[in-house]
Amino acid sequence: MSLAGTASLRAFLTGRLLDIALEFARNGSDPSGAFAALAPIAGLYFACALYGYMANVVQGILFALARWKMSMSMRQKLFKALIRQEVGFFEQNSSGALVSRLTNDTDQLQNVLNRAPETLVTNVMRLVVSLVLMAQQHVLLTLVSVAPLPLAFLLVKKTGKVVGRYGVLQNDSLARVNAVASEAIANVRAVQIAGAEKTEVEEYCQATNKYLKVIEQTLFKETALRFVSTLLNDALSDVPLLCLSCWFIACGQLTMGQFYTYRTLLWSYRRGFRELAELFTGVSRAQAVSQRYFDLTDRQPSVSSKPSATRLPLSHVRGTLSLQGVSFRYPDQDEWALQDVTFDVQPGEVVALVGASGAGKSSVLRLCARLADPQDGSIRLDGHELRDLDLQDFRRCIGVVDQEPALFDRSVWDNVGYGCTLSQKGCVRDELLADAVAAAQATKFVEALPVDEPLGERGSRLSGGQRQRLAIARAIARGAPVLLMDEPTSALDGETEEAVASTLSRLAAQGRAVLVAAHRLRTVARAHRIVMLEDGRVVEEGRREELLAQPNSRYRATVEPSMEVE
Ligand SMILES: Nc1ncnc2c1ncn2[C@@H]1O[C@H](COP(=O)(O)OP(=O)(O)OP(=O)(O)O)[C@@H](O)[C@H]1O
Repeated sequence: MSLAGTASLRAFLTGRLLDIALEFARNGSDPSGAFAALAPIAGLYFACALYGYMANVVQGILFALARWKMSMSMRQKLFKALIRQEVGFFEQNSSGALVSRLTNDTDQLQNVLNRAPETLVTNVMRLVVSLVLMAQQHVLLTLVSVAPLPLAFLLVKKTGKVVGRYGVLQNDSLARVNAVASEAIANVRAVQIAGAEKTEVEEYCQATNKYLKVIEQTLFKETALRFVSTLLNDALSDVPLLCLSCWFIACGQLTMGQFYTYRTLLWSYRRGFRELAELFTGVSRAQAVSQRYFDLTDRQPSVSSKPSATRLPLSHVRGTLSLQGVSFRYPDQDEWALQDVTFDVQPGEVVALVGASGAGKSSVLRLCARLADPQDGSIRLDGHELRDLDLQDFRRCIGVVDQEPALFDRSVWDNVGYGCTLSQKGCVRDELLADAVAAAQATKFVEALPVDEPLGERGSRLSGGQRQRLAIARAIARGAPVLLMDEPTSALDGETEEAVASTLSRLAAQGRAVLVAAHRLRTVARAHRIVMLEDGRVVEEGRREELLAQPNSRYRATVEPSMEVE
């Protein structure tokens, strides 16, 4: 505010200086007297200028800091909202597009929002002060200057709408560009093996060209509208203003000093209007873009804890997992992935889920880990409906090994201890992690790895079997009463598989409930019970010997012959 005030004051002082100088010239007075009259005004001008420069520097630093703080806080808020979303959300939104929202959208928002208060205050002040001082110099000239304002304002509004609409299109196109790049980079092996580099480059170029096209369209439309608005407000009113000013000077109604002051104020008024117009279009764009940002930050995950959720301390959990009439359909799918599934897993028991590919084994495990909720039926842990339990508490009760072992680009021990609930510190914790690694048959290769060296993105520096064993070690290290495993031994050799399967039996003997989806006979043969799924339904259940002994056993006829024995 003070910056805008001093700028207008400087225009006013310049006018005064000119008027005094011209008066001395006209009267032919002693120039040394002119110096005495001009000096105090020039001094005041100097003070204003000095203050203006200093205030500018301080304002620059403060707003730059605020901009970065705002940007980081918006990113943190969005990331916090994203990471809570249910797994299904990430299957419908590509990671590249989400990262684009996290970086690009927030940057755009903070750019506008950060400048908004400064631009608004400075320019409203500039506009008001300039108009008042202009009116003080000459009312009629001021009225002519502001005559095109209503029309110019309508054009600015229209520009805002257009820029807002195209802003969303631009960001969506950029999200697509990032999605294409991140998918190709994440699958670079498959791309190279398939020799599809050219296809991927074409896809990327197509996406970037589309983005460029949207930017071009925005630029053309925005510039055209801005041009008309500036033409109306500045250029068209300038000719009558100049003629009128000369006329008033000739009539003696306007001094040269007043004319100079008026022109400087007019320039300041126009600058104020222009910057407010730019701010308005920027805010319109931010408003449109922010819709996406707030859609994400406000989104409630479909899987979350109820406000009245039951707390479940780990020490109170036995680990009985039971499914009762569970039916589940993936979002946007017509077919049911699971129908009326009923079985349970008791503490001390290994239950093997078997069935053909696509039968629904992973879907059962997904529901048991509460990564999604079933549409029908109930899943209970120790008699508590999963939906009623505090989600964090429940997740502490389960150790999960996924079909694709999820490792991080961190050290091997950080990976094993990831999300670990071990309360012990130091040596005891290290010992427990080492035990888990040994139980997963991973000691030999883990000891050969450099202790602090990261394992590469998603553990890319390890073999498939090594990744799988680290994932098993992590699940064991959690010390959870329920273990959910999706083909945990699929990448292991026969001997290691046998050892891991016997580890699972030992863990069960210690009182854990183990539910394991398996295609391998060694793993299935060691299970206490087998649940066979076909097209999302449980078709057979029992001990392996019982199933094999049954006449017309679906298990004996279809599953066992197709099982891999290494
Ligand atoms: N994320 C998903 N979105 C939509 N449908 C899915 C999704 N995951 C699985 N399905 C569908 O659900 C059904 C059951 O799949 P599921 O992955 O549970 O089978 P599975 O028995 O684990 O198979 P596999 O042995 O090949 O891993 C399949 O028809 C599959 O196409």
